[in-house]
Amino acid sequence: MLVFPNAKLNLGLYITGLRPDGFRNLESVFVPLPWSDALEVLPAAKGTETTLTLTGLPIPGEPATNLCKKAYELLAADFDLPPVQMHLHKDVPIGAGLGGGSADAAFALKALNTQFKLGLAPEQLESYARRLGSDCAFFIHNQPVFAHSRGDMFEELDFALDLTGTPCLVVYPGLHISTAEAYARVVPRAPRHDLRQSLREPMATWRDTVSNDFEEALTPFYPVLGDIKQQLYAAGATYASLSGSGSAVYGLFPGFSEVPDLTWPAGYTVWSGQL
Ligand SMILES: C[C@@](CO)(OP(=O)(O)O)[C@H](O)COP(=O)(O)OP(=O)(O)OC[C@H]1O[C@@H](n2ccc(N)nc2=O)[C@H](O)[C@@H]1O
Ligand SMILES: Nc1ncnc2c1ncn2[C@@H]1O[C@H](COP(=O)(O)OP(=O)(O)O)[C@@H](O)[C@H]1O
Repeated sequence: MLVFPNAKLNLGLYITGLRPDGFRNLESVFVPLPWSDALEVLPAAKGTETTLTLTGLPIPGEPATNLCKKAYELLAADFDLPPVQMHLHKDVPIGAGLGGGSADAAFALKALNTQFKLGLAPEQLESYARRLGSDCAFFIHNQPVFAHSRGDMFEELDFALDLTGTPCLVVYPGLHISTAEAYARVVPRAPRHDLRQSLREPMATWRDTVSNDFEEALTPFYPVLGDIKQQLYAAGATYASLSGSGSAVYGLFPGFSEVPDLTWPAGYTVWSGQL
């Protein structure tokens, strides 16, 4: 079975409090981004071990600690799963605020559920995904949604947020900011705006009413984040922001027939397409 784990963008992100479990409560709207890895899951010979082979971008850590392997082990603890051969081709930058690893884990759960007819409902898959990471569960349903708590509980949007077809440019400057470091730099506070109320308004208003708390906290330490954002606005973006804990910065270009062709420094990875 071959699946294509897509990434995500955060539309607004407010870190609102510290939880007893040491995690933070947050509010954000997660939106799928069609920048994808490729994951193949094939049955392996009886009596063999489950294996994971990797191509594409190098992933820190041993294959045994990869989130795809952890997803298999999670289900194998509850179901009599045969061994499988998994192959992951990595194209989404790692630790970029795009949820790449989390998506791989969630798509591994969905692929195994289908391949071996486990009969798990989406809610059950979301429960397994929550055990693999805070933004894994989003990728089970994989539709725009309001996320809260650890970023792993969802409320359907009660308004039309139709970004389908919107030209989008994602710029990753090759700067790895660990999620833990990013969270440590943000002081939780009440959101300055009601995110869902802001997103009901025209996109042209979002520049002043939809923000990412990580961006405000990290930009003084990593000025390149602000430089990229300004370049996207100068190129005509209606809205631009850091995604998640970064360091990927995205721009939305509604009304453009295609994304402007800009030049970026060596070492940057750029994705352009339509949401
Ligand atoms: C920041 C966000 C926002 O969408 O996305 P990315 O920027 O990673 O894409 C997510 O919260 C990332 O989720 P994920 O990458 O799964 O984080 P986890 O592995 O669960 O946690 C990594 C570390 O981040 C911190 N953490 C994460 C989530 C949360 N709600 N509060 C936290 O304090 C904790 O220190 C935790 O040990
Ligand atoms: N399949 C995977 N793809 C990417 N990162 C993975 C994977 N499995 C484990 N990881 C680990 O997860 C972390 C990055 O997770 P990722 O979701 O890509 O970050 P972000 O959500 O910031 O984009 C890295 O520390 C990486 O070593």
